Amino acid sequence: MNAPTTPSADGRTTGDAGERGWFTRPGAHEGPPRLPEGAAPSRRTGGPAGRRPAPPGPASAGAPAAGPSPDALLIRRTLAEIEPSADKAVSYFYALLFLRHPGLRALFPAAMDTQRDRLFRALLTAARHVDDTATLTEYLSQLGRGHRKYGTESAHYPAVGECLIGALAHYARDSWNADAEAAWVRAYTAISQIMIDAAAEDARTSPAWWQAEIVSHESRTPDIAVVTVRPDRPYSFRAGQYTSLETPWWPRVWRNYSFSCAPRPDGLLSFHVKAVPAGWVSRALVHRARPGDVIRLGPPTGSMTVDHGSDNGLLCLGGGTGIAPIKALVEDVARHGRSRPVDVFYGARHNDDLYDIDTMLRLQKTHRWLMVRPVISDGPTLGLSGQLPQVVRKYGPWNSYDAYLSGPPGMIRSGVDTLVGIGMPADRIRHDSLDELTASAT
Ligand SMILES: NC(=O)C1=CN([C@@H]2O[C@H](COP(=O)(O)OP(=O)(O)OC[C@H]3O[C@@H](n4cnc5c(N)ncnc54)[C@H](O)[C@@H]3O)[C@@H](O)[C@H]2O)C=CC1
Repeated sequence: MNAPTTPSADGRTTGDAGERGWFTRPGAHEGPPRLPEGAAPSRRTGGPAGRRPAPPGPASAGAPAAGPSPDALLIRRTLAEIEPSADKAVSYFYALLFLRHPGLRALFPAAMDTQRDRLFRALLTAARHVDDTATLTEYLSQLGRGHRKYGTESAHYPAVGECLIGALAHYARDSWNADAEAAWVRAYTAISQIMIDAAAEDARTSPAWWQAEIVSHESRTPDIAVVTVRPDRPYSFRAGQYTSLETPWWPRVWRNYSFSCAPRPDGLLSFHVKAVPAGWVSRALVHRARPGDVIRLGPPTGSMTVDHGSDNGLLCLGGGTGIAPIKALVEDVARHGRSRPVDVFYGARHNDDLYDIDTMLRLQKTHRWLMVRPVISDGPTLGLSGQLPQVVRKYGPWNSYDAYLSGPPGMIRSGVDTLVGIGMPADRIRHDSLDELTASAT
């Protein structure tokens, strides 16, 4: 921990990082988490708003309105240089980490494919927002809380930082110098401290993970199952959020799933899982899991939640299993007891893929404020046909609605473009992080 200069990957010393030791601030808490993995917050398209005080380091040093800070410029230069060889830089980073700190290997899954990408994305996201205190803090706090389930400890952060610097120095040779290194050290120090603090604060009130017994497993199609679990301790979440879960068959491999129900009085939680090719977790959950099996849940996360202080209608686009959190939002509105229009466009490729249409139509029958429209994109149908965003454009007007988009990343992207194109303010469009959705596809 106290290494005022650290050898970089190629044997050079990495300059003057200060006498305090690398990537630690005096007074830093000892607390849980592990290494960055990537859990960008659900977001409004217009950009999330943070609520915590300014973090140390470059984020507070820069004045966003005045353009990028000197540290941000140096960091961006490094990122631009390593981008073409990002895969190699990440492999190199892990090789360094496991060589220098073999004890950390046990915290990672046996196969590192997705983990590699997620770490890199998380660091890029953090570095990209180095001048944006609010976004950085919100993003990293969530990341720090989410890392408790891996058994991460604050002592692991310096090791990660040292190897990150080693990999950057090796792959950004043209832009790497003492100034760039000092900028990265400041940024990483701020990044890790926010994560450590958030994890320590979270540990005061929440477990690092929950065990949950599968109490029902319902096959809806040959590759889609609705899995219902009972957590071992009270699990508090909001409709529209998601969590990460780990199965007993793939230890340390965590995947994100949205809750398909609003909080229930009996405490049960449900997920819609589609088995995708080469999807270890999804295939295990659909084809192998049975009642009585026990999985682990991480904390709830995401902000695709209903603002109950607003009278706006809800325009919901749910594509494929993306209908899961939309169903939760409908239940949430119903429980709140206030009538506000909810228009759901439920997209699928073929009629047979509308695996939850009966539930949605039942809800429509019960609630006069709810309109459910199935939309088929690739096959014959007696109802609406086409891509979800194009169909939604034909309805409306949507000027007194907030939009909620859930489904494949491509659908979310084109949905956002369409809605912004027809004049919906970006800050009224909500969806989960596209990075997380892409990383969690298996
Ligand atoms: N919170 C969220 O956003 C959630 C997202 N998902 C994601 O939803 C996806 C569901 O997969 P499947 O059921 O196989 O969906 P799918 O590939 O069968 O597509 C579902 C619907 O989305 C439309 N769509 C797909 N790509 C599109 C594009 N580029 N532009 C416009 N429309 C497009 C299809 O036409 C269809 O109507 C997965 O990627 C999963 O990760 C699932 C649950 C929650």
